[in-house]
Amino acid sequence: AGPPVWHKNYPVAQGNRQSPIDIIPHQTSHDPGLGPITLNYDQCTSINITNNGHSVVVEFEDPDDRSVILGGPLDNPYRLKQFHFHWGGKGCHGSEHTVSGNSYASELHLVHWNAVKYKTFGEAATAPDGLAVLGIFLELLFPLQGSVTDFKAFNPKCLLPSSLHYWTYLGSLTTPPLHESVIWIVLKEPIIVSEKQLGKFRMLLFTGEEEDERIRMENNFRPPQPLKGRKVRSSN
Ligand SMILES: NS(=O)(=O)c1ccc(B(O)O)cc1
Ligand SMILES: [Zn+2]
Repeated sequence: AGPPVWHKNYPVAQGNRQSPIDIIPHQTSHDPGLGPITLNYDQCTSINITNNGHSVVVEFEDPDDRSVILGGPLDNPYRLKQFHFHWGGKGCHGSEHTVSGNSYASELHLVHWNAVKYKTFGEAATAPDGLAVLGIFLELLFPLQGSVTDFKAFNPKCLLPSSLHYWTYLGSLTTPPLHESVIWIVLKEPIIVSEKQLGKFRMLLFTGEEEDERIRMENNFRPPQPLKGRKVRSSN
């Protein structure tokens, strides 16, 4: 079942660096020492796109540093492993992070791991500086009834907003196992998508074809978690 019962199997759900959070811009601390982030995705080689039962995930080959994020709060380059989305139900909001209590229609997560310090993604996923997830808000435009269109795998490079200004804080995975291993980098500027594109997500199902009742995949987002004294830093 959903977020309210996760703590029974994953006590870390009530830990001190859980994600997502509500970001309150005027309460973030501007850190002039925070440099820009750089995304080297030019040779991004996606392998597949999967409905893993709670999101749609595009996985990448990660045998070397061909697709990395570096700079900003990161001490090493972090290797792109997969990206996936969180979204809401009919028209309602579905982002995980919120900004002054406001949520967006959806949120894209580009998941990277620290291959300098750790041998595998699995090992990095349990280390406090193991993962770096880039969060990008998707804002809905023309929330009209969309028609069915085919869904092209996103190339992350073409999905980025014009500005790479960001907020950053130490957090966790937002789905079980909820490891507190993520350096979050959330871009301030959303990208704009159409209801058509977002509507495609809702065609995805939580259920497999072997199950008889078809449960629509929606509202696969965890609500904001307590800040517990953490600082959220802002790039310029
Ligand atoms: N939603 S998230 O980006 O925090 C995330 C990323 C990876 C995994 B995982 O590899 O289990 C779970 C959640
Ligand atoms: Zn996610």
